Amino acid sequence: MKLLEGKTVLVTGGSTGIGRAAAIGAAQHGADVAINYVASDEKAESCIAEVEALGRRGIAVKGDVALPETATDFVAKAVEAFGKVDVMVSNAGICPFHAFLDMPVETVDRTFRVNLHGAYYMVQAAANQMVKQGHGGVIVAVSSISALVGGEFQTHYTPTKAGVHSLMQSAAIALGKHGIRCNSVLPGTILTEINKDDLADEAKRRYMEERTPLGRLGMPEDLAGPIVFLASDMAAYVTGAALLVDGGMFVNLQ
Ligand SMILES: NC(=O)C1=CN([C@@H]2O[C@H](COP(=O)(O)OP(=O)(O)OC[C@H]3O[C@@H](n4cnc5c(N)ncnc54)[C@H](O)[C@@H]3O)[C@@H](O)[C@H]2O)C=CC1
Ligand SMILES: C[C@H](O)[C@@H]1OC(=O)[C@H](O)[C@@H]1O
Repeated sequence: MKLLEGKTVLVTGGSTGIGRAAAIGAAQHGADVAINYVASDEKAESCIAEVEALGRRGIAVKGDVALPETATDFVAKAVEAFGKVDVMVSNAGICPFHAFLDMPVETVDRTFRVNLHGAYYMVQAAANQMVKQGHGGVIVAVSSISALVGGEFQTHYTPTKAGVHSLMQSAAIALGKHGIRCNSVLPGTILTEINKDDLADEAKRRYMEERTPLGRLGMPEDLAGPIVFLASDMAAYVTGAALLVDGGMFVNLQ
């Protein structure tokens, strides 16, 4: 069964990792897909080629989500290409691991600007388009298990993920009257570029695996199903919710 037939799905940070898996997952479920990306043109093009190989339309729009104009430009280009926006997956993020006491102010500012300001601008731009269209819509934000727990080298990062989770709660209230649902997914530890260096530490990686009741770390594709589900009518009465996708890591205290 295709859950997103005829829908237009936008994904930020869509050329790699979880965003890419979400973009491909949406296309597998019948959606046309627009991805935002900031780095490699080649990776963005290969993602769109995968979308097109599934028989769907795709576009890639370059831009830094930390800038408000990137959000309005992304939404405008998606509307130009596909006529509407049904789903926004706000996913782009960074996590430059660093100790707390000597955290550079630039690292704090950049992490907040990309992860939290970027999500805010994207959600707001998509919501304005959805309200204009008048037939509702869905926003799924990629928060994190880090919205609920801390990290010694993530003191600048975990507050942004708690912020994204909170943004979805408030947006769910602000946008419910327009038929727009807002939810977050909270991934655990997923093997992507963002944590490649951190998990190169064998002992840390083994610890994270052993903390996970399902016995393995996550893959980007593990997020595709939960994101597609929340974006679909299967979740028609779900808003303001947060879905942990962590192999059970969070509940495994002792
Ligand atoms: N990998 C993990 O264990 C977890 C990841 N997350 C979140 O998942 C999201 C996706 O990350 P991953 O797929 O893991 O890593 P990733 O590094 O593959 O993906 C992040 C994407 O965001 C893009 N991006 C970074 N800065 C950007 C900017 N200024 N403008 C536009 N795009 C930008 C990157 O180019 C990249 O494509 C992030 O928000 C991250 O915080 C949440 C929980 C766990
Ligand atoms: C990047 C980290 O490995 C990852 O990011 C998160 O949000 C998770 O909590 C992990 O720490």
